[in-house]
Amino acid sequence: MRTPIIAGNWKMFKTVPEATDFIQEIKGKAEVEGVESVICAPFTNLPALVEAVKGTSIKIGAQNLHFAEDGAYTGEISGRMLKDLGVDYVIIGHSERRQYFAETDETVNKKVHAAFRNDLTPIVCVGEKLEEREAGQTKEVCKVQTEAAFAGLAKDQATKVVVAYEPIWAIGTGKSSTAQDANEVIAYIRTLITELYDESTANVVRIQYGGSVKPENVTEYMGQSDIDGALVGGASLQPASYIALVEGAK
Ligand SMILES: O=C(CO)COP(=O)(O)O
Repeated sequence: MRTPIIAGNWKMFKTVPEATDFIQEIKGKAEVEGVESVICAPFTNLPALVEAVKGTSIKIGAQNLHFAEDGAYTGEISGRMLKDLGVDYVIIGHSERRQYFAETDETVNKKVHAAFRNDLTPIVCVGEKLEEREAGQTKEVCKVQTEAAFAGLAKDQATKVVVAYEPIWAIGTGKSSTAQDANEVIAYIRTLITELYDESTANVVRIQYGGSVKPENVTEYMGQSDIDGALVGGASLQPASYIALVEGAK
């Protein structure tokens, strides 16, 4: 019912030749029927990547956008600019942006609206810090972040949002959340969406897990009732590993 979605978040890695070589390697392989495959790359790679994936089922995403359409915002990139390039997805509110670039629940929400204004699909990241998990605050943190992200969205927009639950302590650490724990939080996020909208909306929203996902553990996550894919950093950087992730999501 929900199409699984594997998204590679390349973060600040790869030059243009490295990025286009990667696509040549995964073409026809990281294309599995019934699985959506998305590469979220640095801004500089996007025009070349959009060109490189033409004729394939692979989609391209950005890792951030500004919430205005244009304006005096030195160094920023707007949704209008991304749409013009042919980008389909955009990651919003990644914990690295919240931590290092002062992203707040309020700017996340503004960016989600900017994505929809420009017909881009937002991948909205939520997730708790280690100290919050240890203090038993995981669900509360996810509730605040999820409700803020969805604020003001109409039902038809809400159905298109992809949520990525990424516990911060599991990112790049090799310490992944167990599939059962991740599923419990993700099922909880789905109940929040039911409360905000209704069950039929919540049933179609795709919710990914992210945090040290690799080819060796992706199938276990995908086997859970509420996990609809993965947002993957490190293991998305090598073609063979990325192909294995997409195959593992079948
Ligand atoms: O931050 C992540 C994806 O957005 C997860 O990163 P890793 O897969 O490297 O842990």
